[in-house]
Amino acid sequence: MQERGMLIVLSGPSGVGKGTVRQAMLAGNYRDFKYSISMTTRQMRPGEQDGVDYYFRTKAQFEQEIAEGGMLEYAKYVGNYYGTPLKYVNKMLDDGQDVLLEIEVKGAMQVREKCPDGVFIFLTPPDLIELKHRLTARGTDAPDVIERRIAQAADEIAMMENYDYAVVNDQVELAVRRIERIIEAEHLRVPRVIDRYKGMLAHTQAQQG
Ligand SMILES: Nc1nc2c(ncn2[C@@H]2O[C@H](COP(=O)(O)OP(=O)(O)O)[C@@H](O)[C@H]2O)c(=O)[nH]1
Ligand SMILES: Nc1ncnc2c1ncn2[C@@H]1O[C@H](COP(=O)(O)OP(=O)(O)O)[C@@H](O)[C@H]1O
Repeated sequence: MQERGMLIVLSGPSGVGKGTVRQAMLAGNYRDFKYSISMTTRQMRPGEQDGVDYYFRTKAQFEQEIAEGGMLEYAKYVGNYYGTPLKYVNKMLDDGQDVLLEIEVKGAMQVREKCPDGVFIFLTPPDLIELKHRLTARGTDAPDVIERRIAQAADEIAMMENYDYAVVNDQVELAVRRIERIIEAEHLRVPRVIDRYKGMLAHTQAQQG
């Protein structure tokens, strides 16, 4: 029996460095997970690709997906829909792969309800001034959008108490190492290990008739 993969949810305010940390993980030693590409109605930024960064969809298309039950979770963030297509996540977990979701806090709480055995990690900035600096330096958002994202950040940070782990992204390599340690430790949690043994035991008993 294939052991089910682990769902890893990474949240944190816009500009904290979620994408940067994920890419550093995928480029480094620890790449033993699948990244779930989200669906969104927001405009594509220069350099982004449909099907790589996001599935870029119209509002009508997104609402159709919701109506058809195709989303694991979804939320509105600064005027746009964002959500996780259910099919890919389920398939990867069934195949025994860990799956990383990079999603905002409202969506993460929906996932917590549906998948309580997921691992919920909140990435924090060293402080809000540094967060604004990162959002500005990234140069992808208009000043008014940056203001709305910063305003949202305080509310998001207040939601940290609903997560299992808080990781500060002071330096990318350090944040990566902290997250990798969390994932490794989570794999050794007794309930998960017991599930693995139960599978083995059932297999042995079946063989012995
Ligand atoms: N609930 C939910 N949030 C998402 C999803 N994908 C991305 N987000 C979040 O939506 C917010 C805005 O994303 P985006 O416009 O790409 O900005 P960026 O993350 O700062 O580059 C961020 O907090 C993302 O983590 C998703 O599938 N579901
Ligand atoms: N630890 C860090 N120190 C300094 N700058 C960082 C750090 N992590 C990310 N950045 C920068 O901050 C900006 C936002 O990072 P990004 O990964 O796009 O954030 P998010 O995906 O959370 O919105 C980018 O320009 C990125 O290069």
